Amino acid sequence: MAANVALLSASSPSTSAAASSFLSRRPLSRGCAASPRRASSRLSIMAALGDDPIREWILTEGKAMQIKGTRSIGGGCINSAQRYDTDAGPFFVKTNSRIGPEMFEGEALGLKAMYDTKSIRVPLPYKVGSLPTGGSFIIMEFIEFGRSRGDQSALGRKLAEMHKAAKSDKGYGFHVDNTIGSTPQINTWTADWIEFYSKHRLGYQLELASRRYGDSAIYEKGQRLIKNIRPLFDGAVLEPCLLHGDLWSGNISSDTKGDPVILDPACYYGHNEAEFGMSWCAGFGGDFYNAYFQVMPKQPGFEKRRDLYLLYHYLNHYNLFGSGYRSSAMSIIEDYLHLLAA
Ligand SMILES: Nc1ncnc2c1ncn2[C@@H]1O[C@H](COP(=O)(O)OP(=O)(O)OP(=O)(O)O)[C@@H](O)[C@H]1O
Repeated sequence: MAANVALLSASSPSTSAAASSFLSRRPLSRGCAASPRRASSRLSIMAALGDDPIREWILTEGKAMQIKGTRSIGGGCINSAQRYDTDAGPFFVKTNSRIGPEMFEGEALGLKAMYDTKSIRVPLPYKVGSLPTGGSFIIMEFIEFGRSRGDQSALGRKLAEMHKAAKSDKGYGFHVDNTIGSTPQINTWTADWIEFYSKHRLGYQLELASRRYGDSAIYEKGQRLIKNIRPLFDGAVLEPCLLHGDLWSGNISSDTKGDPVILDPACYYGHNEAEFGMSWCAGFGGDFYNAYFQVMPKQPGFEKRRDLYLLYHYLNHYNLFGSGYRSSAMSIIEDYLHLLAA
């Protein structure tokens, strides 16, 4: 791991103004009354650190005097993850050697938005930047995970509290586009939820399938569904709630106190029920839903819309991982076409 860090050579990080303004900064902890000799040795240390923007941030704004060690953390598919142990506590760092900082800026904005709701625990993002080699990094609060899978009813309640706490006055969308897996996720602000979900979620994935696989059958049936989905929302109260956006078991954990923690979001403001779109690999049970609906009451037609929200993620899996997911997506589309007589 130390070798990895040494590879981060050359320039200092360039974080966009948008992301910088959202990320909280720890105050500088020292450096006020240093002697000239200490100051010059510090300057040479800082010059060397300019080659390594992660260490530079940890040793300045991160308030650490010393990095005691680093080690890799497995689990993610897209990025490499490391734990940095320092005298100021551990930091969690993800790096991507190919993609620029936009992906992590989106993640940081999402984490910060969820953090600010003071509902469910999420790691506080500290810093996003570019690596001199052309990749990027994100530094955030390190969370020590507990052993249990966590309390399902606490997860349901706190997730609902987050949905209830964070509403948007700009409509449906987010401050930036982000990614779902590695697929771009378009978050252009849109006043109408059905239009947003049709165009930027289902429509986007259908076009991708058509371009990637030449799959005109799923594209055409999917477009037919889009033109006919409005009745599925009859009686539902739609309002833009802050969603994690990619809530499956790999992004759900609990801390050492047993409190639920959610990670690695693809946040946007959307209809709260869309949060359950990954429920086919989230393991939500009765306790989860009962606790959720006590805070965010179930709306008329919930069951009718459930598969519609799964469809976005099945289509995304089809586009990411290939034909194994096509039949799940296609059968949802065909069932709806039948139900809607479309
Ligand atoms: N703040 C954190 N503190 C401690 N460990 C973390 C933190 N965030 C994530 N992890 C752990 O690090 C590993 C990788 O994180 P993550 O899933 O975010 O990586 P990723 O490559 O971006 O994910 P994916 O491939 O699933 O999109 C996971 O095992 C996760 O549990």
